[in-house]
Amino acid sequence: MTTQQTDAQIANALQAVAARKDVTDIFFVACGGSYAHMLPNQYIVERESSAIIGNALNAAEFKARAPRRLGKNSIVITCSHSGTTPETVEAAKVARDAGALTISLTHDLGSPLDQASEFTVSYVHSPMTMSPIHSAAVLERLTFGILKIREGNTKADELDKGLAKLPALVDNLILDQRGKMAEFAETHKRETVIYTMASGANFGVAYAFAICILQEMQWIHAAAIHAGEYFHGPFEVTDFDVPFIHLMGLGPSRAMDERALAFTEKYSQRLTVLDAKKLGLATLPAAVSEYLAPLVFSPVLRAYADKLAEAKGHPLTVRRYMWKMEY
Ligand SMILES: N[C@@H]1[C@@H](O)[C@H](O)[C@@H](COP(=O)(O)O)O[C@@H]1O
Repeated sequence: MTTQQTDAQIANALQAVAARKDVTDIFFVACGGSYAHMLPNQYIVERESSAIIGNALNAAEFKARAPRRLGKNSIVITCSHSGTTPETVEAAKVARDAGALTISLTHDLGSPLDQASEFTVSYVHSPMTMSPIHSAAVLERLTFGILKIREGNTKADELDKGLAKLPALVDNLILDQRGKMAEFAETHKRETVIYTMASGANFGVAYAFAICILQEMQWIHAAAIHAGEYFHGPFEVTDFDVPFIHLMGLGPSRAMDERALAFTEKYSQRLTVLDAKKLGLATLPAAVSEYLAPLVFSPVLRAYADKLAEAKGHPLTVRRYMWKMEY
């Protein structure tokens, strides 16, 4: 996939957004890791838009829930890396039948999801890097593109400036953190449970790491805890030997991240902290830096996962049930 192709596909989809009479809702619909990428976009719409409602939903939930607001004033953005996840393909069909504008992201042009959607954007897949044509970045470009067209939001240009800086920033961070990653891998390779914690734009990354990396790819018990929710139940499991991975964001929800970290620092000796403020994200355009944080955390954490898999002798590609059994 070339930058020109992805850029042209985004421009085509946005032209169709401009041609719609009204846009009142954006539904972000997918499963698993692709769904996790949607969550920062719901957050962006809620932070930035006064008139459009953004809602990120698992694809089966989207179909089951049959949102009353779904219709010709809706944009439904789906994402499926394979383009074959049945729930996501079905969701695109449901959305299109309802008259919504359907835009899909997939790595596989020609896949069932591509065929089910009016507009498709393809992207590069390289989980330990980041660029403007990675899926998570494409989603934010679409989101800010829609907000620009429909509401005159001006942050799309800031986003592009920030995205241009991410490839080098992420590459350097992964190099810089090599020692920390090796230490994390050694000290966590026999863990039976690891919790992730985040809030705001970063909750999706914490969720993806828990369900896709720890549970799916490493068979380690895990849960993503929202930092604001931590004190409303989850903190009771905290102990000196319970590991947490904290993602410290840049937005207004950072105060929640700090409150949770202050507590775990007292009672757990097994903390891994990735702090956007200390990872050079303050050099990104201030108007969008909080939204770019997940795009940095995601590849950096993937590099942590890579080292963990190596130390455990459990490749990230091994599955027991997924793609092997009926489900
Ligand atoms: N770990 C994988 C994810 O990476 C993937 O996103 C999801 C859905 O697959 P797809 O994106 O192909 O629809 O399945 C699993 O959760």
